[in-house]
Amino acid sequence: MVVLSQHEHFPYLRNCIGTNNNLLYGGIPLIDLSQPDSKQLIVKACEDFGFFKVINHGVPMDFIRTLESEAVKFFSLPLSEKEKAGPPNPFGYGNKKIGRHGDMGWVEYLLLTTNSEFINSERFKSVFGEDPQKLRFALDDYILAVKKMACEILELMAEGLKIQPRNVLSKLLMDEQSDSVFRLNHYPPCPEVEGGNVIGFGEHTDPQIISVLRSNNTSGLQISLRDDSWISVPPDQDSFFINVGDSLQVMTNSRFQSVKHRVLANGLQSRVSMIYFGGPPLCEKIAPLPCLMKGEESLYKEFTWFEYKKSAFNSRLSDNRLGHFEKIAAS
Ligand SMILES: C=C1C[C@]23C[C@@]1(O)CC[C@H]2[C@@]12CC[C@H](O)[C@@](C)(C(=O)O1)[C@H]2[C@@H]3C(=O)O
Ligand SMILES: O=C(O)CCC(=O)C(=O)O
Ligand SMILES: [Fe+2]
Repeated sequence: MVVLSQHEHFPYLRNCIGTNNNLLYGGIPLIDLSQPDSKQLIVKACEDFGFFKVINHGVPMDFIRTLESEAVKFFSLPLSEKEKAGPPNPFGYGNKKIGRHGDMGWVEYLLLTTNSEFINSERFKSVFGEDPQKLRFALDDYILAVKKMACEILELMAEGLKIQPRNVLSKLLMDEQSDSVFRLNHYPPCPEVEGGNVIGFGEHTDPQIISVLRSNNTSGLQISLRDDSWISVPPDQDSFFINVGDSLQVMTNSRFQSVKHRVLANGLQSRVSMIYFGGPPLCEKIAPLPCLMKGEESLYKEFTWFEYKKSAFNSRLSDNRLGHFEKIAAS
């Protein structure tokens, strides 16, 4: 278990970038998807933070509440029941171990593919015994609605970047072969928080194109700013938080940068989060979009999402996964 030093306890008390109250919510860019200026603001937030909060997102509250209550029911089952859906290889139920290379966190989780192959599998059904359909339907409704919102954001992003066609990014998530992932995380209250911060989910960037995160009202999520300081993201159970993933960093030739983030355990409250990771088809070439290049050279070697994913899943959580694919090796 990783314990942080005392001075990192309350980073949200530090002054952080920007003073424009229209744009920042607790130091985080806030985008109202119903406003006409949202496309420019999305681009600015991706350039400055690789992260932003979204309101007026159009995802029905009913879908959110139902999935959260099904997730809470699942995580309340005895460990022996939950373990029937594990170990995660990579999909399934996991407890404390993250990935295959020794990362540990104060977290239990369900990791699923979004193409319903796992959701329909015998292993998944066996866990939910009496009423497996309820969680299945809740997942289907939620994932479909969140994917639609992610696509809308990617289309606004394309408009803000003035690139055509407007679905140049969203079509990768819409593709039937899209390799997207869904994750439910549960961070139980951690008795050891007293002596220092305990890591719930260690620092990392998400490898995919875009991640759409929503949590209950328990704090814990932090993002790293460009100056390497950490700020706490004030939780908001009715909003979504968007992360730029490594693949979008490459597609914009580093104009956008994937955001480093982590979760600290809470001493008193449970945190439940649900994250949709929008990824491209496995065979997709991940490269800077030619329309964004304006004569620039690509900063990256050529690779497919399959190659990147393979390398990513062989790495430790905090590794710089893109370093290996940069033309000029990172120092
Ligand atoms: C340590 C690891 C867990 C992870 C695969 C990896 O080897 C490195 C990337 C990790 C990550 C972070 C974002 C998502 O939560 C995730 C599902 C992903 O696609 O990459 C996890 C992977 C995981 O938990 O298996
Ligand atoms: O649980 C959270 O709030 C974030 C978890 C996360 O970053 C991840 O699962 O990749
Ligand atoms: Fe993440």
